[in-house]
Amino acid sequence: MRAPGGDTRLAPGDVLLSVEGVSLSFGGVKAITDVSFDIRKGEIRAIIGPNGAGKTSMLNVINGFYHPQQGRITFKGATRQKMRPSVAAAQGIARTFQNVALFKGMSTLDNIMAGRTLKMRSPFFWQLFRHGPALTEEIAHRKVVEEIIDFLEIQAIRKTPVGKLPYGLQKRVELGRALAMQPDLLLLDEPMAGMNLEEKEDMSRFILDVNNQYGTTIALIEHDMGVVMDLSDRVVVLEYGRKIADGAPDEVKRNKQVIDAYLGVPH
Ligand SMILES: Nc1ncnc2c1ncn2[C@@H]1O[C@H](COP(=O)(O)OP(=O)(O)OP(=O)(O)O)[C@@H](O)[C@H]1O
Repeated sequence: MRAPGGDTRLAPGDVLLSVEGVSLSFGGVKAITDVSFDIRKGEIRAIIGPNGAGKTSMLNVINGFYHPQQGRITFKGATRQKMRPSVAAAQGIARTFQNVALFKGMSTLDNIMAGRTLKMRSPFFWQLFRHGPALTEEIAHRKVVEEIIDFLEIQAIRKTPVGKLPYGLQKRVELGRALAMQPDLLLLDEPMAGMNLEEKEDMSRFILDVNNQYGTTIALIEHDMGVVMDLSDRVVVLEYGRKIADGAPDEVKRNKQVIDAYLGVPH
């Protein structure tokens, strides 16, 4: 399968993104306190922790949705404290959401095509009339989208409005839309939430395939420990907004602070 236009300057294992000393508060609520970790090119990195630990806030900092009061983010060698989500997306960071965020009345195909918008270069005027350069461009984008539809095995639902699909398939379409951006870093916020066992197995397989076949670096938040341990290369653990552990799944699983955090042992 065709590589998704990744950054060729970095080799697998190089630091793709680093989070340094990030702190984020909402009024008096400290969501993240002085957290540092990195994500290496080609890996599957899990971010775990009990409810309210700051995981979603961290994804929102990484994709520019929240601006931390302290700390900085370095992505592909460029450092920033603040960045708009649209700029983060244009630089190669795509994400999915805890609750599916698709255009429910639009078909699978159109939703995934919407993920290509960022890559469209011809003037809006031409796009409107699907004419001239916009037509040539649309054909090229369509090819990428069709490849993704084949890859995710959703040919049968390509014309179906996504609001009519079962939840597991909606999550798969959302993954497809993020892949259509051909990201260097894919952020998945609880990709298995609300799924039954079979749907979880399917989604796990697709996440592994995206990582193996496209070589896409993935950071995911997930509550299902079995899934986390099976899928991820490294795991960072947050509790009350602080990092309490970081390492290989086996290491993290045996960490006393992590066990206590999950059992709710007070500090
Ligand atoms: N927009 C916001 N305004 C105010 N407080 C917020 C906001 N977003 C998050 N918080 C608070 O920040 C803390 C961390 O929340 P966050 O959603 O990042 O945790 P989480 O680890 O993703 O939790 P969960 O597993 O329940 O999704 C919580 O105390 C939460 O109430």
